[in-house]
Amino acid sequence: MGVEICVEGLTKSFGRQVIWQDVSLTLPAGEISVMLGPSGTGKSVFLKTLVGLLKPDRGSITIAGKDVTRLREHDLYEVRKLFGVLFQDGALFGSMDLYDNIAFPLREHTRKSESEIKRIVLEKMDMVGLIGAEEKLPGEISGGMRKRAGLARALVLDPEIILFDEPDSGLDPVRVAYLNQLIVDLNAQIDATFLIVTHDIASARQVPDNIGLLFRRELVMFGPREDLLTSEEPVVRQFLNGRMQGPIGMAEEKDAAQVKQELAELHAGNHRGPKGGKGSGGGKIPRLLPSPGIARSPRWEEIAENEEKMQRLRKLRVAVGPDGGVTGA
Ligand SMILES: Nc1ncnc2c1ncn2[C@@H]1O[C@H](COP(=O)(O)OP(=O)(O)OP(=O)(O)O)[C@@H](O)[C@H]1O
Repeated sequence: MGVEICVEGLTKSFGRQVIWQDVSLTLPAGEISVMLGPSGTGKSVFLKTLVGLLKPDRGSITIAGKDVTRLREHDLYEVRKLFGVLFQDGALFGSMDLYDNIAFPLREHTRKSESEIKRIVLEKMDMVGLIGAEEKLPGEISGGMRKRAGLARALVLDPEIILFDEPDSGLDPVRVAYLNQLIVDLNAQIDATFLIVTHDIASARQVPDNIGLLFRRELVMFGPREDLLTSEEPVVRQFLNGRMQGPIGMAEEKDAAQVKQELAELHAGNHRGPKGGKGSGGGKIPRLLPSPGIARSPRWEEIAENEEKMQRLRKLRVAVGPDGGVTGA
């Protein structure tokens, strides 16, 4: 079972540039959380701060009873062992084949025998669907395979927490769908705490238990997926609907009067944005469940039961129709 991460009052700046301030949230143990936010809002900085690669100005990050922000290098090293990180490009060594790339953390951080290493590497390669690609070099495989190899490498030390830095970047929608399914399947199997930084709204709608949104140096919201997907908060609605109208602009900042006018237009149904109109219906998006055949923890059993109930309700609503009249059938 993964561990909880409790962040309180976290602030980070570089020189005079405040990246975000007073961020407080709890990533529940074993759950999947997604952090959204426009480019440059400091999502990657947030991940690096969690693993202790960057020091915040203020605040605390409590993991397994220890405040990461106050640890000395040796203790930090111990806490980092709890983490697996999937970097954007997989961060593989170009000159090593996939087997050696994935074995690297085991050879570097443990005293396991080569036969034990082989067992673990092949097990993780199997989990991410890469069996048979052991001898491939990173340059010889697709972006999606590189991500999966990076994921296998993040798994070899059996982490309690996995951080995903834009796992979908550079992948086509079909590969993103496969990767999302893999993330859900892995969570069902290993029950670690997952934090995914992404821009991909479709993934954010289907995959996590919780969603957070960083904007203008603040954590605008963090909470259960349904709460964010049905939120009326203008920044959250704009981001989740991929609209131009709203507080988020090209250069992030918009004139308050313009935002007010755009939101008024939107409420009046006069929407010019690229996706969707009034009301996203986001709360009704079904949640991605583990693939058939993947053993489900009690947590996932409960999620699946709730999803089935929701689906029955949705079908009922479609059959009855919005005005109460029975349709179809
Ligand atoms: N080591 C650093 N020194 C100084 N500034 C930095 C450093 N790392 C990041 N920044 C700045 O912090 C800000 C946030 O960067 P970050 O990469 O975390 O954003 P992001 O939300 O992950 O963006 P994207 O979605 O485009 O990847 C940027 O302005 C960046 O230039």
